[in-house]
Amino acid sequence: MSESVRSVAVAGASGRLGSLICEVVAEHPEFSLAARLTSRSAPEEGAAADILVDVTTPDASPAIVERALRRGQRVLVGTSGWSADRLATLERLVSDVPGAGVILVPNFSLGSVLGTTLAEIAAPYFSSIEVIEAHHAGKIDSPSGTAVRTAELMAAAREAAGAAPVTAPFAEQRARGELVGGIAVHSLRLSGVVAQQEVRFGGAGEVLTVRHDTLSGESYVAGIRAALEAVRGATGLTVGLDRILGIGGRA
Ligand SMILES: NC(=O)C1=CN([C@@H]2O[C@H](COP(=O)(O)OP(=O)(O)OC[C@H]3O[C@@H](n4cnc5c(N)ncnc54)[C@H](OP(=O)(O)O)[C@@H]3O)[C@@H](O)[C@H]2O)C=CC1
Ligand SMILES: O=C(O)C1=N[C@H](C(=O)O)C[C@H](O)C1
Repeated sequence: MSESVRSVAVAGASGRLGSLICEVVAEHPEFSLAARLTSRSAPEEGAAADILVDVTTPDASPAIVERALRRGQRVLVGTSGWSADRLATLERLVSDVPGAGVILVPNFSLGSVLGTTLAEIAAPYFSSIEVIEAHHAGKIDSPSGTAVRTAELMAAAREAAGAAPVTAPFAEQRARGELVGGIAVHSLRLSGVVAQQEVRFGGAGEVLTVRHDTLSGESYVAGIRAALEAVRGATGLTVGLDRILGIGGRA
């Protein structure tokens, strides 16, 4: 085996996304699949791999990521649930561990990442914004990680532009969604759906909709490859496929 081939352990390998990542790793000439980890794996399994990929659950992910970083592995995270608060904790951990490198990708699909970037651009210009996301019935978390990231980026874009927050709190009205960064997010879980997101912007006499549909796991493959290639030399914390691909001038 060539010296430049990096070994990869995948946590969540028995899952929908994890099994796809195992296929991508196995087919990539510069990576080898060292371990397929599940909820039954012992903590030390996969410790010898150069890279740990975490695609498990929002509850399990933080401890898996911390353990891998502390033992010197590069880490690629695709698991949802990494809100701004959790990212702040991860950032502190990364700065505590010399040479640590972690890339967190809320969505590996190019179209989804472009949709989020377009929503971020539009956010300061409309007085009302709501997010509607739909996923397959097997998804255990809500709102989706992509919706949380999109809402947080839109809220930050509004703040940076000096635009007022979009929505007054409506804690008593549960049908109005969950507020993320002051923006209402509505989650649907439906058999037959893979993943969809719509961001609806309301302004004076007009509505703009930014919509993305994931039709199959094929949409994640190019992003997974790009993230694996980037994580080999990663240092610090990088969030988003947009940073890896330089979308919107961000790298
Ligand atoms: N970034 C992206 O583009 C995408 C992200 N996702 C996210 O990836 C995550 C996984 O999604 P999906 O593959 O659909 O989920 P699945 O339920 O299909 O798979 C979950 C995997 O995690 C493992 N697991 C569960 N609990 C633990 C634990 N405590 N320790 C270690 N492993 C554990 C399961 O193992 P076992 O079989 O033993 O239960 C299984 O392998 C979710 O957070 C989802 O939102 C999904 C698709 C795209
Ligand atoms: O669970 C899923 O399927 C997905 N999860 C991610 C999320 O929570 O945003 C990414 C994608 O939407 C698919």
